[in-house]
Amino acid sequence: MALVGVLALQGSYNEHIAGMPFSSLSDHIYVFWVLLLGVKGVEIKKPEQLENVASLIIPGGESTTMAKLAEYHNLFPALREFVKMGKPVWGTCAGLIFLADRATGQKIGGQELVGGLDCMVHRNFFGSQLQSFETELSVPELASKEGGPEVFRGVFIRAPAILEVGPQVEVLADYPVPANKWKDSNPGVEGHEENSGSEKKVIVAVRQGNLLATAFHPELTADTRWHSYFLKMATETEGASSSVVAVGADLDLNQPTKIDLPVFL
Ligand SMILES: NC(=O)CC[C@H](N)C(=O)O
Repeated sequence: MALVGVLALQGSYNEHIAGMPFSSLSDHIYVFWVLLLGVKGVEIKKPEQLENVASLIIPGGESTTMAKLAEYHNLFPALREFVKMGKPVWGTCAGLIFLADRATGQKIGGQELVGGLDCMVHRNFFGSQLQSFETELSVPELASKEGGPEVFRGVFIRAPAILEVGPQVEVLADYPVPANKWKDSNPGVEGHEENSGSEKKVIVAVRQGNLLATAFHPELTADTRWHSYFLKMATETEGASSSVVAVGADLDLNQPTKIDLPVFL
């Protein structure tokens, strides 16, 4: 059975594990998902646990804290190796920051990054918790692969945004922001695309080979298309059908999943 690791140091990893079975809290649907796609989510807390999974989700949370915990558990070398081996990794929000090659807006002293994704991310582009918001994003590529509507409900919580990407990076969703907001947070940075004098676009979802990154939180919605898009990346990759047994904290199907953030259905 293919195992999807979810980095479980801090943040919304429970929601991602729940996201495997349609973000549903209902265990029987989870069992259905496991039977249908042969996928299981397992928590990753130690470097050696990465050896047992075919792909990895790095969830949202607070990237500075997550980086400190990852450093404490000596996870960075193993995470970098995982990315380099071409195994699929999906970073959401703080996870996106982890995957970026370059970051701005970091706390004093900065933070260690896993890297691999050729982009510059602004850690708190949209502001504080109070500036969190939801919006409909245009997602033509996702809809063409996964079906469904051409829009996706983006839940942005203290969200980062991608300001610049390298040539290998495919933009899957972007979001217009007023040019004055852009200028305030990014003096000297040109930006992705200018569509009028008063608006610029920031990038909020990308793919670069085995890496997927979203600035918003698909695990907090009932729309599972990003999860199934990622699972397809995972099953396309050789070794995804590995039948190794997971170590460490495993998902107990008889336990209700602990959700500490609201799930928007
Ligand atoms: N929801 C999130 O993951 C927020 C990420 C946050 N901006 C950070 O720096 O880590």
